[in-house]
Amino acid sequence: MPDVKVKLAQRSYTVRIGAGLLDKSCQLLSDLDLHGKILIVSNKKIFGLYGKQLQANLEKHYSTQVYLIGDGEKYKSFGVLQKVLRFLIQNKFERSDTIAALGGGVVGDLAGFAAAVYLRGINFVQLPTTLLAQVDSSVGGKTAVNDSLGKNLIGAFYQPRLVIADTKTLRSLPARELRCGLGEIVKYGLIDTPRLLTALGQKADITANLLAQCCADLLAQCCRIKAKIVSADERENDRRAILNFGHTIGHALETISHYRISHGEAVALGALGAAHISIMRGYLPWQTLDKLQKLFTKLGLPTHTGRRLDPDQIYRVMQSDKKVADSRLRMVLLKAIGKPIVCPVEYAEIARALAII
Ligand SMILES: NC(=O)c1ccc[n+]([C@@H]2O[C@H](COP(=O)([O-])OP(=O)(O)OC[C@H]3O[C@@H](n4cnc5c(N)ncnc54)[C@H](O)[C@@H]3O)[C@@H](O)[C@H]2O)c1
Ligand SMILES: O=C(O)C(=O)C[C@@H](O)[C@H](O)[C@H](O)COP(=O)(O)O
Ligand SMILES: [Zn+2]
Repeated sequence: MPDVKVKLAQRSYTVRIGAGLLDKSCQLLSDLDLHGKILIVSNKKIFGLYGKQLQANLEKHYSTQVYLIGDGEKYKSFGVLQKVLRFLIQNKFERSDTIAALGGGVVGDLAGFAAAVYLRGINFVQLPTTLLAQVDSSVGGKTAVNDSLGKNLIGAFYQPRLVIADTKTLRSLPARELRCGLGEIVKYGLIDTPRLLTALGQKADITANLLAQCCADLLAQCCRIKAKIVSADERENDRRAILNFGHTIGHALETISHYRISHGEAVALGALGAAHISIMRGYLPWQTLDKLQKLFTKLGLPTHTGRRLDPDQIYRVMQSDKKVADSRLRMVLLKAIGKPIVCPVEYAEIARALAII
């Protein structure tokens, strides 16, 4: 089983990846010496698929309760966070108890933030069930909720004690959600490991292939890249910002579309925008854009939003990006494929980039 270690001194933890791991959850948590109650946070759909299985396994050793949030990005909100926190208070959860997030990035980000602030921090375990969550959001400790003014504006760095990625859960994932995960995998290829792009490009049908064979190894490769970057710069003082490639434009697209453009799709579109700026600066050859567009089309990822984007509106939303420093907007660009840099960008560059997506 390809485990990945996130090295953060006393807060180090393991990402366990493999088929059927939900049925080993109880043992994995006991191995960490976790005692007390567990609150499983999920949504109705995911809990309907995997909740009873997880609960039955955990109940061998733990007492569990369940809190279900609505399905979708709009439920990653302050209002829902407050309801989860009230549930914890009313049910007398204590400091040594645990929150277990069963779901995609929405559930994981919100439940993780609840774990970070409830009693100033209780144990947190991630059980990611989307490709995107298994390769990205469950690892690294970014937790947050959205505001109508922008994505992830309220949150905390709070690491899980353990990540349990059961690859079997991906079998029920809709094709669109699988593709969203591919958006973040392409990101890893562009910022760190170009051979991932070659691998993705070579597979005839990546989604079928992913589920059939290469799954655990591919997931582990992505988690290793993320773990390496997070271990070097947990709180994004510097290097970690490269994980935000494609997100500066991407988050703005999610916000202005009221999340009709999903996170993985927005990251893909934002990656094209950032690649365009890199090309205009002479960092990358012109052919890169065409190559990327072809790869995205092959993977079923969008290359256009299908609407005319208003640069003023998007630029305004981008001003609340967390990489803004000294009131200057910064983006992750590519000096070459696999060589990201973080640098200030001008309005005119963004306007030109938006015209191609
Ligand atoms: N914290 C981080 O580092 C980080 C990284 C990347 C993304 N994110 C956040 O993650 C969120 C996106 O996550 P996501 O793409 O997982 O979306 P999501 O959590 O909304 O899940 C996508 C859809 O798949 C469904 N689903 C989940 N698991 C399923 C399964 N096994 N079978 C069938 N359906 C299933 C969900 O109910 C939902 O409808 C965004 O809010 C984004 O900001 C956070
Ligand atoms: O872990 C990180 O660091 C990332 O940037 C990973 C991103 O894929 C993720 O979407 C993250 O939530 C974006 O963070 P934000 O700081 O821009 O809100
Ligand atoms: Zn992301």
